[in-house]
Amino acid sequence: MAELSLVSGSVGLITLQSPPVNALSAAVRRGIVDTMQRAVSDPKVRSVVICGQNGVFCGGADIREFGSTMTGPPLVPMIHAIEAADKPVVAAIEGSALGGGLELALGCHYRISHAKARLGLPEVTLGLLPAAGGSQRLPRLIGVPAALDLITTGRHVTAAEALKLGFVDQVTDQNTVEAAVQFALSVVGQSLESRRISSLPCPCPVDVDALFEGVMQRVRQSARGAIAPVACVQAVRAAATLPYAQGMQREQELMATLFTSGQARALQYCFFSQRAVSRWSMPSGARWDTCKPKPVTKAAVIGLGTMGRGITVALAQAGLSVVAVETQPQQLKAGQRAVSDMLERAAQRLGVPSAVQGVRYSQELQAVADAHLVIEAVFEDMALKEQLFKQLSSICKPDTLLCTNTSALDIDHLASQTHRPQQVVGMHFFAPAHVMKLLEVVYGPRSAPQAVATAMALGKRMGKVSVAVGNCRGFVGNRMLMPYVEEALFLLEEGATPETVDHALEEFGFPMGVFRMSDLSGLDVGWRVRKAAGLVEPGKMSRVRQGRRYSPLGDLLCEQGRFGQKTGQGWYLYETPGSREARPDPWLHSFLEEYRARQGLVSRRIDSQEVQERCLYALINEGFNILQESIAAGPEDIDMIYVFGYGWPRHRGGPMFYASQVGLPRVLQRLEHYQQLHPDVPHLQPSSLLWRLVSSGSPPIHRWREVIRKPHSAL
Ligand SMILES: CCCCCCCC/C=C\C=C\CC(=O)SCCNC(=O)CCNC(=O)[C@H](O)C(C)(C)COP(=O)(O)OP(=O)(O)OC[C@H]1O[C@@H](n2cnc3c(N)ncnc32)[C@H](O)[C@@H]1OP(=O)(O)O
Repeated sequence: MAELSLVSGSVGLITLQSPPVNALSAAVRRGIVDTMQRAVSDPKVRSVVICGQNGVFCGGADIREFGSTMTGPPLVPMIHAIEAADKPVVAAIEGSALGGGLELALGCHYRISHAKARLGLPEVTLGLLPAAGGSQRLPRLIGVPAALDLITTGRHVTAAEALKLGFVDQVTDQNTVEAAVQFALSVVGQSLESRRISSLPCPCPVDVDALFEGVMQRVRQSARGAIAPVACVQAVRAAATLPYAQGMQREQELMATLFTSGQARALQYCFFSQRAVSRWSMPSGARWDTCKPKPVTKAAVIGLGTMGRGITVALAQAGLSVVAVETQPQQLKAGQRAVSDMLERAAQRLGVPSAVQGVRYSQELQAVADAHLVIEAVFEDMALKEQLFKQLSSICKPDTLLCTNTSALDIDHLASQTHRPQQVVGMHFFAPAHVMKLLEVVYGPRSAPQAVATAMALGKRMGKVSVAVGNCRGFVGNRMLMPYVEEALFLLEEGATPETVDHALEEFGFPMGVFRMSDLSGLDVGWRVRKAAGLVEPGKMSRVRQGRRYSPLGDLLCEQGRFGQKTGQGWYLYETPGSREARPDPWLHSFLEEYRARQGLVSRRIDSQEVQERCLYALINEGFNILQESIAAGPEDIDMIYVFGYGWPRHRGGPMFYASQVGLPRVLQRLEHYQQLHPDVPHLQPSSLLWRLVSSGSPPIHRWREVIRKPHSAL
């Protein structure tokens, strides 16, 4: 898995060979140890170049090995042996040098990088730290502040930035291996003392304590309970304050804690799940690998409200030619200005040409006639959308894909308004659509697999994590959100305040609790949906609607014009309409007390555990129903929707992974407990899939699909 050849008469070329990213598996590590020993002892070899096959240097340690007992030579002594070699060793970096891959390069005496390569220490994103000496070598080479930035964020940098920071010696846009070989020939015989990074002192900032205290405070705040960023700071501190050998010892101790933590398991599950969801399947048996997407170069967006603007930007930035249609002249003008501004700003930030020229604007629906794909983003009103789909069906070419950005309306019903129901899918973006990574691609019973493949491919082109899901009310994300929000409202009725509920959810790791989130997105949004569902009875306080428990609290606030941040009042109070800082609202507290008194409800103290269990287990329970109904193909799909679209803390792996970590019997038992206390709440009734999983011995999450597919009679 690593090959040694002699090139240019005296350079030993070691090539890592482990597709697709030359990860440092046991076999690769064995290969490196073996080829290095041979190169060092071969008198014909005067210098060494290490490169990776197929244009990738190395994607780091083999993450798949982390779940099992590690075998093969360990990384740390392997890298020490490279650094200690008495012949110059040059890393030839193409494609990626990430994690252990960059640590390997830091053990080499020189680093030559291709201009297009990306380098970084992303271990923190996997719940780890750079524990093959990376946390000790990088600060010695580029200084503490820059190393802290790279190690605690895990961000990948370009070769140009790596050169500027000082951890790459030369950048080339020619053949990197040839450049590295020439370089290796030129440094033969030069002293290697100053090239062994571990022997260098760490440039220590003047007030080291103040620096690390400040950084630690910032990191803890943004980590939302994740432990790896904190350990990364501790490891870099060891580099700045201890001799190298002791720093390495600290690095290993910290890694040992992280390595076996549930957070590392969750983050590594997310890494693989993010890639797995692109391998979609439908209940019909259609799959990603048997279905080719249609090429899309011309797209149209209808409606230039907030969503339409973001979608237009995302499409234009992906290189498509876009026509944006808005029938209201004022809205068209405002939309055009907003889209152009967003495109210009992004181009400036990224240093790329602006995509402004790729967008045309029109007031006429006819302008979409030659598009390959149309996405409607008009007001969330079924009658309006029905009318639009009828028109699109006659305006567009027969093979044009017709997509809706609806967040909850019935895709199948919209498809039935057209002469081509097989060409209709949902493309549910999340606001702001050009920023948020998640895209739910929603298929109805009549959607053609090729339509799904095309929407999924387009999502990938826009840089989205696209998840294919079936059609149902709210699809996956919003459907699971309904019981979560309802439980939060019930908790208010029983004695909690918005502050106590939000605090418990933020403590869990959400960036915002349910009530702060509701204030941000606007209480009127849900009110409209509930009105359309016939649930709202103005002025009425009844707590049973359509045969089940209901809380009218949200409706009562909306009736008072309290729509959240935009009106300056919602579940919280804001300084002025539009301002963001939520303050507890004494009016709301007395309103809740009065409400409870009028309903005859006795207020009780509710702790964080109850808030978390009731909100999260209700949401998770709906996830099991979704799996049971094959609306989502597997738990990874649900988890990626929640991580990328709903702020679920990544270090907890997504709701279904979290349930598997808590233990399915425990989740079942707590749901049963709450259901006994609240028998009128259907979403606390444990899902039959949860029962089946528990009675099948609670298999690990990667084996749930076997139980899902098994007929009830086989259990
Ligand atoms: C008791 C304590 C003991 C502790 C002992 C441990 C000591 C360990 C010492 C050091 C540890 C170092 C830690 C690391 O190095 S962790 C790994 C850090 N590296 C990364 O995070 C990079 C991850 N990969 C990527 O970012 C991308 O894959 C990239 C390399 C940029 C290529 O991107 P792209 O071209 O878009 O391709 P894909 O992402 O789709 O990947 C293609 C398939 O390759 C799989 N893959 C990628 N990287 C790895 C890897 N490092 N290990 C295993 N597999 C990897 C990826 O999953 C794709 O396959 P699939 O689609 O089947 O999932």
